[in-house]
Amino acid sequence: MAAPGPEKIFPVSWEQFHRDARALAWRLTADAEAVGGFKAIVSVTRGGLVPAAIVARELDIRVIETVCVASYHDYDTQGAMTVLKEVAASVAALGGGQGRGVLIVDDLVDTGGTARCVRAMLPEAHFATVYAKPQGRPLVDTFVTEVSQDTWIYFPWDMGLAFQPPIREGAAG
Ligand SMILES: O=P(O)(O)OC[C@H]1O[C@H](OP(=O)(O)OP(=O)(O)O)[C@H](O)[C@@H]1O
Ligand SMILES: Nc1nc2[nH]cnc2c(=O)[nH]1
Ligand SMILES: [Mg+2]
Repeated sequence: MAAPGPEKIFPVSWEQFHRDARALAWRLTADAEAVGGFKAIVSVTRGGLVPAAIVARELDIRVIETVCVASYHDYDTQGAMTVLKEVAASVAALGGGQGRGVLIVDDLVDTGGTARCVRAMLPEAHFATVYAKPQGRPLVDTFVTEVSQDTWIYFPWDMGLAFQPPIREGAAG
């Protein structure tokens, strides 16, 4: 569960997200070689779709599957974990049915609830996220940037351009 009303925010632009997702792909190159190239990506929807596209392009992975999990029903309040769609049988059967050679991609790990749920489906898969918070970090094999547990990450697809009042006006209020 993410703490309601986290103290800090970490807004991420499209450029920064692209850079960080590419950095994730760089970090995954040795792991990819170790398994003779990842056979498939399983993207954890919806947040994992964007980094999965970037990593797939960089590592030349052509088989992209989704696992659809929902738990944050009220944007920052976590509820029960619901699996809306499982991994397709053809991908679940790869690597002896345990996920070896499969790369699972999500945008972030927070409490680790989502990662724990997806890992149970493919225990030997490699789990990668762009961002990680301390509580979920032990569940991830590779990530790029750690933020504190009381930080809420705002992704570029959740934001838009908006007027910013001058700093001095805010300070006067
Ligand atoms: O480690 P946890 O505490 O489980 O949180 C991490 C998950 O939360 C977010 O997904 P969310 O359930 O909000 O759905 P979305 O990807 O569709 O936005 C994020 O994309 C991760 O999948
Ligand atoms: N956008 C976003 N979704 C989350 N789900 C769990 N933690 C987070 C977070 O920090 N940001
Ligand atoms: Mg998600």
